[in-house]
Amino acid sequence: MAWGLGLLKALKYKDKELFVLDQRLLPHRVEWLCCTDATCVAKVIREMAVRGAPAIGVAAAYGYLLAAHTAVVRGDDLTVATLGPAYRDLAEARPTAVNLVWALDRMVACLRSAEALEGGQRLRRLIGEAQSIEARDVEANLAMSQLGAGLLEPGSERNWVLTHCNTGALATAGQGTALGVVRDAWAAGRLEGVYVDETRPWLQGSRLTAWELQQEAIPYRLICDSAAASVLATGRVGWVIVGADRVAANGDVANKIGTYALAVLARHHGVKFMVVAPRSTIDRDCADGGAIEIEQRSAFEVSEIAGEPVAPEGADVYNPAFDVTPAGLIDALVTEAGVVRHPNRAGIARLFD
Ligand SMILES: CSC[C@@H](O)[C@@H](O)C(=O)COP(=O)(O)O
Repeated sequence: MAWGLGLLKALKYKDKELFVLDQRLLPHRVEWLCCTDATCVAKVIREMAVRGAPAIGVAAAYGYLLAAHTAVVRGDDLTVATLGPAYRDLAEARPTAVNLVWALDRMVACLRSAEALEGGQRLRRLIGEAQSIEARDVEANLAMSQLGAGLLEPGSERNWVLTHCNTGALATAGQGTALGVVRDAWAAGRLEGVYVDETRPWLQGSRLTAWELQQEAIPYRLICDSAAASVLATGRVGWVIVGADRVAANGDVANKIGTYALAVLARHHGVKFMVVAPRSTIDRDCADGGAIEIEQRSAFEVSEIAGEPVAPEGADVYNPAFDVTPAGLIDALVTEAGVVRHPNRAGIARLFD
């Protein structure tokens, strides 16, 4: 299914400018930021004006391209070494989503392979590569959406799904990963509605996913995260469907904090658990979930809501942005290259054959 209204995009690149829809302000304010250099792109990734693993990968690729434009304006030679500081700045913006470094490494490989060409041609190669990273994500979203929707049984009494965080158009270059599956399942009549976790503390579920579903006229019910157990106990939910920020070589999955709890709950209630992620989210160099760096974010995300304190001043806060779901709790990993049932090392390796 094509992205319905054709309106929502997290990023737009045009003529040496990257426009970023500021997701910190949604859903009540729709404002675009404009970046003309890599420092700005690193900042908007770090501060989560743009977020979601595939979207920050695409943003980083365009950030690298902006660094190349800056180098050309300065009269610097366009080489991997010249762009090294921009690479590092972008790569360090957020540590958990591997798509960021994956996209940057593709840009570096592209530049390296063009070293024998003159400067203008190198730049054109980089433009093409950033555009191809974006286009590849759009295609991957469409393929995953179809494959994932196909796993939902038509006519099942358990025809609701539950999702966490935001995995839609705002988190990707296309129609989304887990939310893309939701869209295609809804279009195919395999779904009655979606329970949306609010996703504390940043509220990606209530602010972004509910907003996207509303625009697509897909029925949803917003729940606070702690309601998930009782929702799953009703027997209405067939699948929990989530995205991923990094999938280890053994199938362990890092995703938004609270995902692991949902996987445990799903297993307890006989609900199936689906992870939807493009191959750019799979880190084959990462042996298992224990090796994934988990981003720790500001205490204020927990101790305040919309700038208002909701905890005693000076409260000691632990705020990991992600957790790791062991592969053994996952029923299906959906990628653009196919579905891996009960993901394990061999199944994941086959996706790259
Ligand atoms: C297609 S998005 C998959 C994940 O990136 C998503 O579930 C998630 O955890 C996003 O976290 P965020 O901190 O909002 O960048």
